[in-house]
Amino acid sequence: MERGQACVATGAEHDRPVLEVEGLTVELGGRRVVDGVDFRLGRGERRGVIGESGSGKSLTGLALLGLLPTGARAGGSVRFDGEELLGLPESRRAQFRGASIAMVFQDALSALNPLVRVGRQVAEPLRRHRGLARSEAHAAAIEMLARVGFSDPERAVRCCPPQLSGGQRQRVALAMALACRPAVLVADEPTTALDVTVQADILALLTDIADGDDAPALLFISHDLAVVAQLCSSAMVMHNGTIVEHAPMTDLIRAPQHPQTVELVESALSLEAPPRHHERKAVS
Ligand SMILES: Nc1ncnc2c1ncn2[C@@H]1O[C@H](COP(=O)(O)OP(=O)(O)OP(=O)(O)O)[C@@H](O)[C@H]1O
Repeated sequence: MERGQACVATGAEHDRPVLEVEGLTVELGGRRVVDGVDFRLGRGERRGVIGESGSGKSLTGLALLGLLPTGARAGGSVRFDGEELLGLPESRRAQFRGASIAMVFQDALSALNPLVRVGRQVAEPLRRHRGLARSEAHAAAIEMLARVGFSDPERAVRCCPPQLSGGQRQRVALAMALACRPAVLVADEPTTALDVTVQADILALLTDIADGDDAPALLFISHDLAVVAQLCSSAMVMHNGTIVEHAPMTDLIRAPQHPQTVELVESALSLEAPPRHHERKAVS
């Protein structure tokens, strides 16, 4: 079910999708856990992917980057700028990862090497994909760390990930993901593991990045409709490995069509609503 795409895709740039996904499937342990996902993502577009736990959101994101767990098999088609990615040899696929499509995860620590200094990790994609010399990549890493909010990036480059807080590590992961200016950023629950105030900071940073010049198209995976609504102009709802609804954010919230969307909206609204009078505890 897809509504109001014209409202979401404005401007000529969006006429040429940067990412085209058709009939994407993922099979794992004899089960089809992603079952025929179709969507197109325009340049600079901000799209949410929401759905209950186990609906196939993460595996969809991982399939786009060729990062599926061992034993999983992807089928269908994923085209980046018109080039088919599924079935490419790993060496060619790796050229897209980080350079054209990047990803950040819920647990930033898992994406970072705990024993390698932050500066080297942020510089690594620039050296590999852009061929920058060590000193140039180091300078660019400092710039990226400033861009993601480190007030003292010269100090940050010398730290190893365990010396940083959870929010700082997520900023480093974002700096790494954005270092090569990818055209698509897949963010899989990037704020879920963080404290509420840090979540808000990272969301504000993502909004700032998405508002910037040359912003990557954003595929923002979350189980939290309220978070998606802050950042995205449209969202796709996943259920049992398929997209059951895709619409502009305002339509999804005002007039959800699929029972799964109705449930997500109702649960988001019930969390927002202030307690009713009779539910308030008496204070003596
Ligand atoms: N490594 C794995 N091995 C076996 N099954 C897996 C693996 N990863 C995911 N699955 C299964 O595939 C299905 C889809 O998982 P996926 O992680 O994509 O869901 P999700 O919507 O991202 O959920 P969550 O919000 O909990 O991360 C689920 O049934 C899950 O149990």
